[in-house]
Amino acid sequence: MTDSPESTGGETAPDQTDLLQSLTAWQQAILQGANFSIIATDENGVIVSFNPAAERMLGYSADEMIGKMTPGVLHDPEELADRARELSEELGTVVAPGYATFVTKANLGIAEEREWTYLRKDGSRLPVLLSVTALRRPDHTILGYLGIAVDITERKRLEQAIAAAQAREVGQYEQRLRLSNKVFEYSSEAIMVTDADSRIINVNPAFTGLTGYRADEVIGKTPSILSSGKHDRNFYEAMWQNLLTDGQWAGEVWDRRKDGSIYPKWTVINAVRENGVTTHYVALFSDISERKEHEERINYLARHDHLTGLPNRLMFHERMQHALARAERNSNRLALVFIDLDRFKNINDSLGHFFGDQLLIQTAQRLRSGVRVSDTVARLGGDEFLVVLENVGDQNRCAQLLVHLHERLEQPYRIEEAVIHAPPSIGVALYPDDGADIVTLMRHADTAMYQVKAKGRNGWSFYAPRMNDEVQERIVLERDLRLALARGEFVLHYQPQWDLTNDCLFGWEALVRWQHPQRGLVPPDKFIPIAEETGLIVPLGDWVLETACREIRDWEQEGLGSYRIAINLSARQFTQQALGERIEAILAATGLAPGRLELEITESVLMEDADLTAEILQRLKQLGVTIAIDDFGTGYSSLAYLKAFPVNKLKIDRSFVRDIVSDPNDAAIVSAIISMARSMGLVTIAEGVETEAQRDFLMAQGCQELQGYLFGRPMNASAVRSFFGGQDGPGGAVSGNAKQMPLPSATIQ
Ligand SMILES: Nc1nc2c(ncn2[C@@H]2O[C@H](COP(=O)(O)O[C@H]3[C@@H](O)[C@H](n4cnc5c(=O)[nH]c(N)nc54)O[C@@H]3COP(=O)(O)O)[C@@H](O)[C@H]2O)c(=O)[nH]1
Repeated sequence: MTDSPESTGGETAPDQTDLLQSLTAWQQAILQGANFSIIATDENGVIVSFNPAAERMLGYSADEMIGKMTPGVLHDPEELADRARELSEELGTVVAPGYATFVTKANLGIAEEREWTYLRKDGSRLPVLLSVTALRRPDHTILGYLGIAVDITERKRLEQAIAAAQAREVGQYEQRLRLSNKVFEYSSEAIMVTDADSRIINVNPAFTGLTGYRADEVIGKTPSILSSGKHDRNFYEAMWQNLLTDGQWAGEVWDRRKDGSIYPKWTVINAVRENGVTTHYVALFSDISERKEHEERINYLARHDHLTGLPNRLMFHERMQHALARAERNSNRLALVFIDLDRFKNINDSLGHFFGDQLLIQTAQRLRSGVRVSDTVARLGGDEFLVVLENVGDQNRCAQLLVHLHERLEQPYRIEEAVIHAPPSIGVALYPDDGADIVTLMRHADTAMYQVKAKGRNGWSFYAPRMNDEVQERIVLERDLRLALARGEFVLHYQPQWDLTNDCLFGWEALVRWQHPQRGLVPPDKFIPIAEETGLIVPLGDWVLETACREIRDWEQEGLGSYRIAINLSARQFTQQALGERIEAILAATGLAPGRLELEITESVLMEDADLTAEILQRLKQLGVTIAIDDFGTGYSSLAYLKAFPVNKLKIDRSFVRDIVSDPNDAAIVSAIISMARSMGLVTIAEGVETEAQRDFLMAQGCQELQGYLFGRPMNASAVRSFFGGQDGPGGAVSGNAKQMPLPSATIQ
């Protein structure tokens, strides 16, 4: 620092005195007010001035510092030594660590501002930016030095923070890089990197695992080395179009491995762009063969019936839609064929699901091999099949196809050792004749199929519009029938049975009727077939058995006489394994002696499931229940069957009785039945006897029992009671003894 004017002494002109005073005042102001440290030394480095900012920054007072050598007090000797070495190298001359280190450059007139570390009084370090200026006399000799230092603590802190952040970022970047390399190396997905010209520049080990190509075999080549040839030019053009516009493409690609095998892969390609320019492409891909197999399997299962392998409802709809579109386009006719197997439920219930399944499988095979490959055969579920016959020509040609299809399905099935009959009911609707859409055609084919069933099953029929009403009627009846039992709408009527040998009333046949709330009394012919088809016959049959046994028992207890009750059992009831037990339980519950119960079954029951039927009949025989074969003569009339089963009675069908006196054929049939039964030790009963002539003929042939309007029409239980009681009450007209019942002249009307 320069000395003050007072200390310099000497004479000064008045105007110069003012100037000097003014300068001194400025200097003082600067020294006092500066926010940076100003330390002035003499030419030897002894501090001569130490401004307030220096005091604040360094913790020393001016009094403490003035007179001291600066480096010794304020500087770190190590820093001085380092700087001296640097300066020596820079200037090519030895600079001693000490005061010279600060002033050498100033002495040379080089202005320099550099960082130093001041040592504070409390020992802490203060980074500063220090510039040292030499103060010279007019003759240029050195008067002293002025050191101006700015506190750069904050700047250093910021610099350090920035450096630390940069270091952190670099660290993170390096870490990411290491991680990326690891991902590349260990990824299970194959990765292929190409340059902007699609030359492969790197691939990972998973790539080698998947394609069979080592890195050195593909680097420098284009990805076309992998191509399978399965995709056309358009495919790759679309891929590139996407890559160029969106910078990305994802999709399924079929490629070829080094060993030549072809496989599907899922591929994602990303363009790597820097400043909008594509520098690389990165493709990731994985083998999706397994996934595709799963997808195909799921797709197959969703569209096929698992038992028969035929298309299911979903696939049928798809195929039908296409078939209809083709038929429309080509203006030709299409047949939708609806097939239902008669007796499938019976077979399934009685023989078990294995047989049911085998039956469906064989039906599917017959259908498949009975139509053209281009036709569709589908299974809707249960025993319902659909066939779509395309381009069937006219109705006659179509009819031929259906006859052929029906014949195939009508043949008995051989399952294990069993021979099973499950003929089909087939309904057909034609496009465009019967409808133009799937729903209408399905409905009409279904209607036609129902019509076949209503007409006795096992056949086929085209749809005719009027069928709809009949089918609708049947649907309504079926709905009502399901509710009838719970609503107590069934009643039993009883028809007398006459013993010719003893000339007396010996029993009654129970005949069910349905007291419909709107339709009135519905005869069994109208609802028994529906009840059989729907399975309702089982609970209904139980109800008939229980009611008839109880009523006949009640009559006995009321003193009206002890009669046998004949009850009809349908074939469907015989498919129940526990039928014997149930009848036994009903007899026990109602208290009716088993010998008073007669069950009427048709021949078809014996034919259907011989083993099960024999087992049930044997059990019933042991109980003491008797068995009559109903409608005899209308079916197989097989002697072999009659011998094999514990049958007691043959009931001659009324169709033979009707013209027995006028038609020699009927007369011959009836006498043959009677004599055959006699030779086998079986009783015969003739039904539908309406005239005395019929009665006399039958009596003359040796028929033992009769039933028919001649002896009485079916009547309800209260009519039976009034019949017994007559005007005189119970025991009056018949008085519990059938022998006393009046002969035909007293026929019950
Ligand atoms: N599974 C069951 N089937 C039953 C039951 N109840 C009746 N049915 C069967 O329904 C068919 C029709 O029976 P239905 O209308 O009652 O007719 C019976 C008689 O009314 C009729 N019959 C009797 N005598 C005469 C006559 O002189 N002339 C004439 N035209 N008809 C007459 O015959 C029917 C008796 O038939 P069947 O059983 O063969 O002896 C019928 O097949 C019944 O079996 C039932 O509860 N369960």
